[in-house]
Parts: sequence; C-alpha cells; structure tokens
Amino acid sequence: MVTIKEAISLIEKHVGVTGDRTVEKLKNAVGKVICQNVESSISMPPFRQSAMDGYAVFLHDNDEYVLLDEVVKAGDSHCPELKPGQAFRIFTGAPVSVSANAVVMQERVAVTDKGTIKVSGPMKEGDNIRPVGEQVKAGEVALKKGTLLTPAAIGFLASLGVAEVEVFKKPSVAIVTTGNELAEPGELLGTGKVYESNSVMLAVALESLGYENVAVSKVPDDYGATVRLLDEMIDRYDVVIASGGISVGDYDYVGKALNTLGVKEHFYKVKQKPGKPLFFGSKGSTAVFALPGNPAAALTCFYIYVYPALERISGLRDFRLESVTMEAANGFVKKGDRPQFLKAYAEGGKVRLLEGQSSAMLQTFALANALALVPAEQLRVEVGDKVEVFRLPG
Ligand SMILES: Nc1nc2c(c(=O)[nH]1)N[C@H]1C(S)=C(S)[C@@H](COP(=O)(O)OP(=O)(O)OC[C@H]3O[C@@H](n4cnc5c(N)ncnc54)[C@H](O)[C@@H]3O)O[C@H]1N2
Ligand code: MOO
Repeated sequence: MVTIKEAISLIEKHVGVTGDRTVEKLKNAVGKVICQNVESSISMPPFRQSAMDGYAVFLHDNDEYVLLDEVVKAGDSHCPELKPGQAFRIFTGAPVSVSANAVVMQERVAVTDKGTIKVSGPMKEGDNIRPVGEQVKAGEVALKKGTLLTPAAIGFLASLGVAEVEVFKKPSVAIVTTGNELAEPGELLGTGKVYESNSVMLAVALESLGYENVAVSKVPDDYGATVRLLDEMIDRYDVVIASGGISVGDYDYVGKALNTLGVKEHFYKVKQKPGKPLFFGSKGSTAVFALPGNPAAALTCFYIYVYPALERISGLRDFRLESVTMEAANGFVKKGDRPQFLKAYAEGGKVRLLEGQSSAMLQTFALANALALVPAEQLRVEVGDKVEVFRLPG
C-alpha cells in the first residue's frame, strides 16, 4: 500500500510523452501540445498599423495641421507620405506611411473650414501606431515546444498565417469494464444486475478532455476472457483503463490477469478513500490503470491519477493537478484512518462538503465541481477549517 503522494510520484516517474507526432490542421489542434518551436514567417503586425480611427500626422510645433485630400482605411495598400505639419484621414488597422509619426484619435480633432485640423491635448512620436513586429518578428519563435494549444494560441498562430501545426499525438485509450452483473442502459434490469455506468462515464470524461481515440470493451468475470481482452488492449493502446475486478474477491480477475500478462506493477492499493484498490503498472510503452469498480471511486481515481498521467503523455511534461486551499462551509466527520477525497462544491472561496460520500454514489458526484482532500490524521472538519480542494475539469 502506498500513500497518495507516493502514488502520484510513481505515476510521474513511469509515464512520459509518447514522442509520436502528427501534423494537424490548426482548428483540429486545440488541446494538443506543440512538439517543436513554431517560428513566425512574418512580422506581426506586418506593417506600421494605425490603432485608432482618426488622423495620421507629421508632428510639428503647432496644434494645427494641413489636411491632405487622402483617406487610408484597413486593407488599403497605398499610403501618402507627409511633410511636417501635414495630416491625412486614417482608420483603425490601416497602414501608416513612414513619414507619419503619430495618429491622433478623431475625438481629439476639430476639422476647420480652412482645410486644416486642430488637435487638442499633447501628442508624441509613435502615438497610436503599432510598430512592425510589435508582437513577434519574422524568424522569431512565436510559440515554444511544449505549449498547450488553447483557443488563444490557435488564434495567435492563425494571425501569423499558420495553417497546420505539428503536435504530440494524444495517447489512445482503451477502457475495459469487467463484471457479470453489468447490464446495458436501455435493457431490462434482471435480478442481481446493475446498469453499467463506468464505461460511458470514463469515455465522456476522456472525450471532454480532448482524447478522441478511445475504445470501450467489456468482459464478464471470466479469467481467460479477461486475460485475452487485456492482452489485446495492452498491445493496441497507449493507455489501458480497467474498471472493476481489482479487489480481493474470488471473481476479481483483473490483478491476476495483469500479472499473467507480465504487466509490471508500480503500485497496488493506495491509502485513500475511496479508491483503495487502485493499480498502476506498465508493459512496454503501455500504461495500465485498474480502477475500482465502485463508480464514484473509479471517477475519483480517474481525475486524481489517470487524467494527470494522460496530460503528461500528451506532451505537458510537468502537468500536475492544481489544488487550492478553501474554507469549509460546513462540517464533516471522517470515518477511518485513510485520507479521504470528498465530493464537494466550491463557490465564492468556500467549499461545501456534500452529503453521501459512499464510493458507490454517483448522485453526489453529479452535484460536485471539486474534490476536497481531508488528511488521514484529521477526523473532523469544522466550519471555517482550511481544506485542500481540487477543482474538477469542465
Ligand atoms: N474483502 C475486501 N473486500 C473489498 C475490499 C477489501 O479491501 N477487502 N475493498 C472494497 C473496496 S474499498 C472497493 S472500492 C471494492 C473494489 O472492488 P473491485 O474493483 O473489485 O470492483 P467490483 O467488485 O468489480 O465492483 C465493485 C462495485 O462496483 C460495481 N461496478 C463495477 N463495475 C461497474 C460498472 N462498469 N458500472 C457500474 N457499476 C460497476 C459493482 O457492481 C460493485 O457493486 O472492493 C471492496 N471489497
Ligand atoms: O476504496 Mo473503496 O472505493 O472505498 O469503496
């Protein structure tokens, strides 16, 4: 049995980026990680650009300027040169000629009937002109290897004319559920059966985190069938997530099957509640997690252990779950000597510890947006106590 900390560091030690790369169209690359520096082929902005609707001027020692009969708007390619004391009409995004050394916003300008403009307030060189390459210069690194492609990063690359980007391939994931008792939602529920919930829950969690290559397969409590299915999945996928059959019961075959298949155990059993019988191992380059079957335990283990592992494999080499300290909005009495992850609701800087913490209860999880961790030695949480809180993604 390992501690939560030990389990996390063993996972960090044994998982790493697969190194597989792929070229993605920009709009398909969100949530992926750049696998090499992206250099900009252009300067951004590519030309001196007006930041305001107003007038471009060649500054002189007077607040009155002769207005040329010229208008330059965004997209225009022409741009008149000025002599000191001259001005022309310009709009936001339009190119600014080299001789124009400031742009004044139109709210500060009065047009006279003598063909001049009068400017109120001070002006200095460079006002309201975005210099060439202010964001990035041609040939410079725009985004570094290892950067996560957020919508902002995708927009930035699009602004540089990038249409495709080379990223780390996200790992492929096989979910394997086990159990004779499992019925499919939609079927009539026979005596002794429960509806199977873990595969769809884990599959949509993966999908919402951007993992697209996800397979689901199911096996009854049969040793031979469990060995065969796990063998195939370990062979074909980067990560295997089994659910159920990992405890000590006579019909819990996952641990025995993984052992038979030569999966190297990095840990089995974590001192925590829920999710004590969590297994993590690897075979070749495939990482194998066996989550406890109890649905809330499975999902807790997924968020705390599997999700960070997947993000690291996807290229975020140093990914860790972030936790914040919050005040408890209500009290909680912990049973037993294991640290406990509690389904919780974080709001306005406080965290509410929810009713119904059994590892079989998904209803509470459905109402939660966070997991709060109560340490082993703390037997009660009082209102106002500081609690470590992990916000759940999405
Ligand atoms: N003698 C002991 N018994 C148990 C121990 C122990 O230490 N000693 N640990 C308990 C704890 S804690 C957990 S957690 C469970 C984990 O057991 P398994 O991982 O072997 O899971 P199963 O027995 O297969 O199932 C547990 C529970 O979850 C339901 N389940 C399983 N898969 C699904 C699914 N895909 N969808 C919905 N529900 C599922 C299953 O029907 C069971 O009710 O072991 C304790 N026992
Ligand atoms: O470790 Mo189990 O998840 O407490 O029921």
